[in-house]
Amino acid sequence: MLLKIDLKNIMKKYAIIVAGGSGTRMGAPMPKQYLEIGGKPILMHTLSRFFEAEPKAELILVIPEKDFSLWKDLCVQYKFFIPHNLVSGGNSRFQSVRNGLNSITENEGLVAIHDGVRPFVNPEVIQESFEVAKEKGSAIAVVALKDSIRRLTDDGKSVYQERQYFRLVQTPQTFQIRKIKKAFDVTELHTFTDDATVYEHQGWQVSLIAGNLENIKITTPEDMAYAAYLFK
Ligand SMILES: Nc1ccn([C@@H]2O[C@H](COP(=O)(O)OP(=O)(O)OP(=O)(O)O)[C@@H](O)[C@H]2O)c(=O)n1
Ligand SMILES: C[C@](O)(CO)[C@H](O)COP(=O)(O)O
Repeated sequence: MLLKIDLKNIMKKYAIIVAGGSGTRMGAPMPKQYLEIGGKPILMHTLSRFFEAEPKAELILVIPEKDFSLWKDLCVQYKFFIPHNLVSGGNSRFQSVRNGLNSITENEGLVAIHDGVRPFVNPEVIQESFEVAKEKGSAIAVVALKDSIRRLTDDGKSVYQERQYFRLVQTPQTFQIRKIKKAFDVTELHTFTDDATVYEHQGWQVSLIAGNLENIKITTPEDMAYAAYLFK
């Protein structure tokens, strides 16, 4: 029997996990991505989620070059064997993502970009982000707001905003490789707060998908207590 495989439909998948930051707002003795919760460093949980969701995806971990040996020691200490490539971080999240993208030699395929400090991403969200990005070019995980919101005005007052028109933006943010590489080949702007804003700067519309509420970005000390609770 002849097995027909449609090579065009087998797209290579990558995930860039950015963890090049210093965790200033956490104020811990070491950058927050290496802190232990639920028995292992935060970054290992995040990499495990991607491995669970997409075992064939190539994982690229972006951390400061000075931390390479610390990370390798942690992998030995925690018996962490999920395969991944290490790439040096940059001075900003934008630059860390760009370093990750530059390490991918292919132009075809899909790449998910994810904050290393979001260890609670649902594997189903990761899978959907690849499916939607394949179809539409991009997939940005977002969640609706639960609270009312107000916009502060320059005269010290505030105005009501209709919350149904707003979404909180998470990662993964997943893209067709050719397009996101082109998008990152620009001078960094202060408006580039995530990867969606970089993509949009090309005049392209992003596609939104539903994220998961627990997929918090561990940022300040209170988040550690909540994260520890979620891991129980
Ligand atoms: N130069 C940088 C800065 C940030 N990040 C990553 O981008 C994600 C989101 O950034 P943030 O939560 O702001 O992390 P930090 O920059 O470490 O935190 P802080 O702003 O409090 O210093 C994190 O996984 C962080 O490691 C990165 O890869 N390279
Ligand atoms: C990319 C991001 O996590 C989407 O919410 C967020 O914009 C990162 O912000 P930070 O100021 O770099 O933490």
